[in-house]
Amino acid sequence: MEKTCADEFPLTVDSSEKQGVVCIFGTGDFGKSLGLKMLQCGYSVVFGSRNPQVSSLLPRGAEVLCYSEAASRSDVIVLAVHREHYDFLAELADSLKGRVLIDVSNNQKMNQYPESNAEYLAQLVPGAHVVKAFNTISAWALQSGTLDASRQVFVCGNDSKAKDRVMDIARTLGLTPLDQGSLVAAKEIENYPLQLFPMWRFPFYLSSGLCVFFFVYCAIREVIYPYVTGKTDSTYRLVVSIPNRVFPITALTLLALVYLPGILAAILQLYRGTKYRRFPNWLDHWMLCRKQLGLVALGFAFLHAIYTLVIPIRYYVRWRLRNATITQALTNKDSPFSSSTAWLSDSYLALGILGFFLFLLLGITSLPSVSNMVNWREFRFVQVRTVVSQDICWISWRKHIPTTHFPTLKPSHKRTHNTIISDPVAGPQEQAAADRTLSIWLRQGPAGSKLRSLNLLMLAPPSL
Ligand SMILES: Cc1cc2nc3c(=O)[nH]c(=O)nc-3n(C[C@H](O)[C@H](O)[C@H](O)COP(=O)(O)OP(=O)(O)OC[C@H]3O[C@@H](n4cnc5c(N)ncnc54)[C@H](O)[C@@H]3O)c2cc1C
Ligand SMILES: NC(=O)C1=CN([C@@H]2O[C@H](COP(=O)(O)OP(=O)(O)OC[C@H]3O[C@@H](n4cnc5c(N)ncnc54)[C@H](OP(=O)(O)O)[C@@H]3O)[C@@H](O)[C@H]2O)C=CC1
Ligand code: HEM
Ligand SMILES: [Fe+3]
Repeated sequence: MEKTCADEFPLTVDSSEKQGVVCIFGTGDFGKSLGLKMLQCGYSVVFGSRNPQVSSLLPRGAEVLCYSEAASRSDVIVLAVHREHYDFLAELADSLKGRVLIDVSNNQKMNQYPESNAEYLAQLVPGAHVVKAFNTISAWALQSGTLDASRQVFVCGNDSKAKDRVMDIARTLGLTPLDQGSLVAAKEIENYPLQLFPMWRFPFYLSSGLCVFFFVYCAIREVIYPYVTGKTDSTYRLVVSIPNRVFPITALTLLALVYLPGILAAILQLYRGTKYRRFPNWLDHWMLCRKQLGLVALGFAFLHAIYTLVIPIRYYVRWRLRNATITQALTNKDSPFSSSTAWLSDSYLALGILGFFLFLLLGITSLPSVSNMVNWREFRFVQVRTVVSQDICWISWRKHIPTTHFPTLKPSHKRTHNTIISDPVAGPQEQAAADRTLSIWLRQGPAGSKLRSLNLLMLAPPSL
């Protein structure tokens, strides 16, 4: 039978299988945790310590010796000591010749020292093969079985045999080693644990920028414009109405920006006639933060769904409904039930809900744990259909807007078809204008893209 990767790297480590001896310098938090994990995985562990007699709480089965004695017991030495205390190694330089020295250290700040800790170590002990590894794994993760933490171990070093040995140890511990090249990469590896959401920065600034832009735009149209022209105070719209417009528009814009770079990349590859050339930096970075863009977009869609839930309990909405009822009673006019309006209003909401469901589906199928279970064709099948269905939901929804009789859709700029037709003071000219507008909207058809609808929405004059 053909041998698979899974056969080579069993999921659980058989601790009865004897591995070699590993020496760990330092009996601190990390040294102890790594030692315990190694013992569990079948290694013999020898600790090197400044005070071997007073070292306490060490994992059972491990030996503690002074540094020089411990070093003589193994070819592989893990240095679980902070960089500031490395000087003692200079004295041991002779006994460390030819050994594999694993630097696990991290710093307090990014670029704290001119050279990486691992390169500094290589200068201190020139005869040893220094390998950077394990610095992204926390002592806590080692103790808790690494089940709920990252398993990736970034490994770099100038000696490939030494690097291979370290990668083997990582695999035996149930971790996933990733070869990052020569020791020059140590600086970057040491910066990983100190980074604060680097891939989230661009999506964060972009979505903040979009929100501010749409918010100001809507505030001008819905608050400042009515105030300047009719002295009406609509400032209350700043709290729910406008955010509930800004959030879904931002969500859709971000969603478009998740799929746009893939198209640009495909065009660029066709133009260049090869896929083996690096994308320009801006495109590369854009491609890499699509996951974050997608999740931020989903967050905004969530916000929109929650804001929509509160519409019926808003004072403004209840006031309008009450007023409409009283006016009808006083003027003794009833407004007959319109089946088509009910249809449109319901399908409008249903499309919103379906759109939201598809958004979630897109997010779920993009999760690596889910997408890893499907092949490329299956992934494309779901992604392409979901995006297209969402487009259709959205376009259909847009087409419904002018005829929807939703209570909140009646700020002055939203004198849409129905509200104008049912407005007793609307003259025939205004009704004809509303009919014209409606026919323009309906002619958009399925070919009208999201962007065109969005433009129409943005450019629609306040009298719409
Ligand atoms: C709500 C939401 C949540 C998301 N969450 C995540 C997440 O958790 N993790 C995550 O990684 N992403 C996530 N994303 C991002 C999203 O899954 C991907 O960015 C998206 O699937 C990329 O699709 P694409 O077709 O644009 O690009 P790609 O699949 O990168 O394709 C780009 C282009 O390159 C070509 N191409 C690429 N690969 C191949 C291939 N193997 N064979 C042939 N041609 C190829 C195709 O022409 C394609 O058009 C999320 C998105 C959303 C909306
Ligand atoms: N804790 C963690 O989660 C992680 C830690 N690391 C790295 O592992 C290394 C050790 O971290 P950690 O175990 O948390 O630190 P601790 O302070 O808990 O332990 C450091 C150990 O270094 C030894 N040491 C040697 N010389 C000195 C000295 N002059 N002064 C003080 N201690 C000395 C001591 O052992 P002894 O008394 O036996 O000599 C001490 O226990 C660091 O480089 C850290 O960046 C990396 C990833 C995660
Ligand atoms: C739970 C599902 C949803 C429901 C019930 C819903 C309902 C609504 C309602 C009632 C409005 C009108 C708000 C107002 O004018 O005060 C609205 C607006 C809007 N919705 Fe949704 N929606 C849902 C999901 C979505 C999703 C997933 C998107 C796409 C990201 C979306 C995009 C929009 C857009 C762009 C607006 C227009 C803002 C405007 O110009 O007024 N909706 N939605
Ligand atoms: Fe509008």
